[in-house]
Amino acid sequence: MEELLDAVDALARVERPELFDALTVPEDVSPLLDPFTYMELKDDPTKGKGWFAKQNLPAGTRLLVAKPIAAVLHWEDEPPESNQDEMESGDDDDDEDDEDDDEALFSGPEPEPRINELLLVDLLEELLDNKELWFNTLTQLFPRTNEELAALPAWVCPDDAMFMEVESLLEQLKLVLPAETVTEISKRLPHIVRYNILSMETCSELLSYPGPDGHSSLAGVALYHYPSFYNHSSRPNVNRWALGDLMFFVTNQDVTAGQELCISYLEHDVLCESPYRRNSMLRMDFQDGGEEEDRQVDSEEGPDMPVVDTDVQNELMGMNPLERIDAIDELLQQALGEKGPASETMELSDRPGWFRCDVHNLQILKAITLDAMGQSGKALELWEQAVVFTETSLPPADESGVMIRTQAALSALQTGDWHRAKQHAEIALRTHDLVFGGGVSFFRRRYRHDFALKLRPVPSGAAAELLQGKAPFELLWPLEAS
Ligand SMILES: C[S@@+](CC[C@H](N)C(=O)[O-])C[C@H]1O[C@@H](n2cnc3c(N)ncnc32)[C@H](O)[C@@H]1O
Repeated sequence: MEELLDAVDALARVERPELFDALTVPEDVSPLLDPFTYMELKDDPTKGKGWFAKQNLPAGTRLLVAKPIAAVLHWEDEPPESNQDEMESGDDDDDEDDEDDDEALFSGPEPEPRINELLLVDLLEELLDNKELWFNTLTQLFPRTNEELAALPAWVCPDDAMFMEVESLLEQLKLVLPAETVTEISKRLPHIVRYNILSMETCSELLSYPGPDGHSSLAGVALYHYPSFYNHSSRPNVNRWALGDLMFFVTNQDVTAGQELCISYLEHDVLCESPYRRNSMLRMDFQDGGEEEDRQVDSEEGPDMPVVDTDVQNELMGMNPLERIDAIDELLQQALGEKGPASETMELSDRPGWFRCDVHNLQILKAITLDAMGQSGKALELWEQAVVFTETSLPPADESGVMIRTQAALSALQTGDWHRAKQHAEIALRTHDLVFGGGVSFFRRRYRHDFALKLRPVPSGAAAELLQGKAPFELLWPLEAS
């Protein structure tokens, strides 16, 4: 494990690696795990193949650790120059025309994503060197039959240059594979990519991301072999996380023998949204009704994607703290139906409008800002609201919940409330250990960039007395606790 951590620490400092290979964990330190240890593949009449538990499995069982067949990082698919200009010019127009700004939040220019096609090109290039990859692996993935293929919408390549590249690679493949196999590859591979790729965020639960582009330089999409057989559930019993290019799959609750093991294809923070919204974000070949959905929502007012995305978050974080608090409060008022900050705790579940995770993410940004301004008491209230959101609306043991509990512990310590700080710290460590393993030393290593962020002023008063010169994380997560 130590060697793996050393390898991953080195990877996490790579800034905009020229190739995904730079994020590849070496085989000799990869704790790969045979998927058939705890799981078996079975057919379901409506879902196709899926993973099922062979035996009773306690929460925290590591089911599978896999390396991708191919992967592409988001920064490799940069928006065209024209979109970049529009996004940047948005910074200059201050508060001239608020209505236009609001409109821009909902209907900003969306560059056509090409990331699936970049992955497709990688796979075709790989097939030129290793044609067995098709017969041994790719051909096992959905869609396998002509009937399955015929039921899917046709693949449309988002730009001509990429289409030409795909065509040229297919022509080259004809030199090493029979023509009918290449025809089959040309028909199936774009769909195999489209319906099996997983988003990949290395260390997504952390606040700190190295590199000038932060998170986006370390996030992307990848195609895996055995992980491709996990079906989707809006109440998943399996959580997944990545270290470099390694993807880990872990049960987030006790599972009984014979039960299906499902992940969520959506980010966990949107799972509490209505089936209508979930389906419009999923854009898959099946409907995610949710097992116990009692509300049928056919259409909704408001956006169909979260508003507080990375661009909005980056824009807010670029403001000075006072300006940022005002901007966040204004957005919170809009998100909460223009009822103002007093209604922040209102029941949101039946409210059309912004996403619940928009409110959650704004509260996190506000908590970070208040902490930086030395107002840790107010920040703690918001961290604790965020804890309630993650623990009532997200799947169990969600990784973002660990980050929030960690920050709640640090804010509580800053206020001098040892009891609350220790309570949050213990839950953060326990949850981390369940999903990631490795005890307090792994927890401290994974969070050490976060601990180094200096999010709060130097402690004074009761906090300084508690700390007696120690670093907050030393007091809250001492090494002997493992
Ligand atoms: C990544 S594959 C999962 C494995 C797949 N069932 C198979 O047979 O290989 C994704 C595809 O599985 C099916 N699928 C996944 N989750 C489903 C669900 N909850 N309900 C119905 N079909 C589902 C859909 O056809 C989807 O495009």
